[in-house]
Amino acid sequence: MKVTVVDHPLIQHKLALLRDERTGSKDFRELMAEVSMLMAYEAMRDLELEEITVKTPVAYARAYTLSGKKLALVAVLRAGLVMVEGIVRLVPAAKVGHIGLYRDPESLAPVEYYAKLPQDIHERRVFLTDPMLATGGSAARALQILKDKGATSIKLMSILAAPEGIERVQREHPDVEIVTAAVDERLNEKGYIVPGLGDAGDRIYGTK
Ligand SMILES: O=P(O)(O)OC[C@H]1O[C@H](OP(=O)(O)OP(=O)(O)O)[C@H](O)[C@@H]1O
Ligand SMILES: O=c1cc[nH]c(=O)[nH]1
Ligand SMILES: [Mg+2]
Repeated sequence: MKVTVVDHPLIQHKLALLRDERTGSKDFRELMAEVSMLMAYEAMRDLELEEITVKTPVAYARAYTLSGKKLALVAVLRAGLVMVEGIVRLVPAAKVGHIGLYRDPESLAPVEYYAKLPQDIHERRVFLTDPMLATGGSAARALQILKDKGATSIKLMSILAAPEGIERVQREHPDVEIVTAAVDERLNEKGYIVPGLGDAGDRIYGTK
């Protein structure tokens, strides 16, 4: 499945601010929510519409509203939560799920500590948010959790992606489209994206 890089100038500008180590938690959170909202504009381009008629103050107008499968936004905790907070403003009727994962600092393998998903997740179009696609271990595990609950239509939204993470998700979940704002160079020896933006969760919550 394809990788869509949403490199709109507004996104690139905000991404530069996100990468900058001088950007503090408050601005970082707001920027991450804004970039996610802008990325959603592209990730949701193929949502189905139905034609309706509405009466304006002047005349009847042909108009279009969302139809088809309902939506679910699923955040990979912690950092994916801020992405959902941005996107849900665009699609307030979407249900929201949470998957708690952290990367073991030694093995870099994901450790699962929480999962709460909408019961009808199998009937919904799912947008999974994980801002950093590094080794791809967390995203691949979250995608498997969603599929084990019956989800069949999933897009992964990551603000930054490393080639290694893209390769892993494409290998393990070839049906899942990846939507990202940039594909960076590589991972360093600690599994961080280079040049990246550092530890997204720590920068959002000020935990380091
Ligand atoms: O592709 P991977 O190699 O799995 O790395 C990506 C994951 O790492 C970060 O989470 P982290 O483990 O730091 O947890 P946190 O969000 O709670 O800080 C990030 O938010 C991703 O979920
Ligand atoms: O660069 C990285 C890699 C994993 N998780 C992060 O938050 N940042
Ligand atoms: Mg972290």
